[in-house]
Amino acid sequence: MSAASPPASPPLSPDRLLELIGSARQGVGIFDETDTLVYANCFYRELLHVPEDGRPTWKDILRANHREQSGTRIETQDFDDWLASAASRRGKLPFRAFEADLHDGRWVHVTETTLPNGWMLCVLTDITELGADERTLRQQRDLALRAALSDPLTGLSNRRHMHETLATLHASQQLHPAAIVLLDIDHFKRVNDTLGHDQGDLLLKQFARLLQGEVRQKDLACRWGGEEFLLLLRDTTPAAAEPILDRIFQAVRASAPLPQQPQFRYTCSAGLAFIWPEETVHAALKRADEALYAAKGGGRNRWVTC
Ligand SMILES: Nc1nc2c(ncn2[C@@H]2O[C@H](COP(=O)(O)OP(=O)(O)OP(=O)(O)O)[C@@H](O)[C@H]2O)c(=O)[nH]1
Repeated sequence: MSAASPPASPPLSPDRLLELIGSARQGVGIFDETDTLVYANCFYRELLHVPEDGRPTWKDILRANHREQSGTRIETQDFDDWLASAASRRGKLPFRAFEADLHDGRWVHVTETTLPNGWMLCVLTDITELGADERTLRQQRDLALRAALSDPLTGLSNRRHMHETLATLHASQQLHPAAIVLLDIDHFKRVNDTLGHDQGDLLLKQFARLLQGEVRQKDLACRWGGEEFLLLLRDTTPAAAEPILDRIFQAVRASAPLPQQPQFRYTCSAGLAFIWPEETVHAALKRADEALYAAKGGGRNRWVTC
């Protein structure tokens, strides 16, 4: 008599999966493409002090943590600058990992897995007991990595971060369709010359903040150099890019970025190029540069597509 084969286990149901993740002693959070928390298990909510039925955005969570001195410890003189800088690095690559410390003394390892559609899985592992001796070293490494990818004045991503992101997305064939926009503040030199370098720096910071606020989570805004900024708008067709640029240009014209000079207004110019599947990123950047040049030559305060 042959032995009966063991009964096949039932397929994994979504309920069972949720039950397992819900019980995990790792924090699991899922964010949608607007960076709103759509699922968090108990441990995630405990670590980051997220109310049980709340659906905050990632920014809401960090704002509350900073305000209430709970959850993630954030050491900064200017929280809004810190948040804008952190947002400029979040969700840009398919995967990243870093460490964070919490107000209650715990230390967590954080991984972020991001799909091309912008949804993100965050997993927090409590590593308080692990390798405490090397913690400072690892924290310094994370800070150095962050600094290497950020522009020190504006906190926005820097040129290197943009190059790395473009190369990673290109290599994994996740770049198309995408638009790149090279923006340049008009007559910026006059601001330095007439109002002083400090006010020039402040204008750069305000422009960076405005750009960061106008792009989506999956896009990338960087300071390309001097008074030039580059946007990578992902999943963006020519028809979709125009309203985005309209919005940015209107926001720039409407803004009063220098509190000491309440009457001061400014404009910018931009070159827009779409990255075609058959061309190199370098070629698309060159077209954006040519388009910007044409926008300046055409009288500024406009954008040109090339
Ligand atoms: N305050 C400040 N100025 C900077 C910084 N980086 C570059 N600049 C200045 O930006 C100015 C750019 O001037 P130009 O390239 O002549 O351009 P522009 O005056 O904006 O004129 P158009 O681009 O032709 O409209 C130069 O004077 C640079 O010194 C910075 O970090 N801070």
